[in-house]
Amino acid sequence: MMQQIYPAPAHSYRYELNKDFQFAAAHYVPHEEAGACRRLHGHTYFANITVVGDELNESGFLVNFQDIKNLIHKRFDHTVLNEDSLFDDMDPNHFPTTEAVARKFWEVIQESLNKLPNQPRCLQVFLRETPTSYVVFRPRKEDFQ
Ligand SMILES: Nc1nc2c(c(=O)[nH]1)N=C([C@H](O)[C@H](O)COP(=O)(O)OP(=O)(O)OP(=O)(O)O)CN2
Ligand SMILES: [Zn+2]
Repeated sequence: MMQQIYPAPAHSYRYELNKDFQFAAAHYVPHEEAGACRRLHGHTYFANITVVGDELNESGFLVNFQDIKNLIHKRFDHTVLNEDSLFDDMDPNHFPTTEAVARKFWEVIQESLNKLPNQPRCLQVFLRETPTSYVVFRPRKEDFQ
């Protein structure tokens, strides 16, 4: 797995957890500006997820590292992203661009974290699509419920 230094979100929570994982997926970007990316092609995506909080759960975890990975990896590994119900080929805000994929991942993760009594928060999704291209998604305050 690629090791690298990530941008760090500013916060004052006691704990910050980071989970790295990778998955393989195919996609296409259904717009003429996407050039060759209009055609179906694949990537090994590399993700780094940052979760923060002040309280640990009964296991002594902020959240289980594996739970963070599973939320994304089980759903998207070896899939065509465009076929997932999260995406919509008719709406640019929901095309599986790196930007939108990173935002959708945040939504999936935070929705799950909202169910936990210790209320962890996902502050950053770093998503690398190619060796030379990545996106960092950071939610605004109003994105949290
Ligand atoms: N802002 C965005 N631009 C592009 C996206 C995107 O998601 N957001 N996606 C693509 C393509 O899907 C492509 O897979 C990645 O593009 P690119 O960085 O051009 O890939 P290369 O490996 O060919 O980059 P080089 O640096 O030229 O090797 C396009 N743009
Ligand atoms: Zn691509």
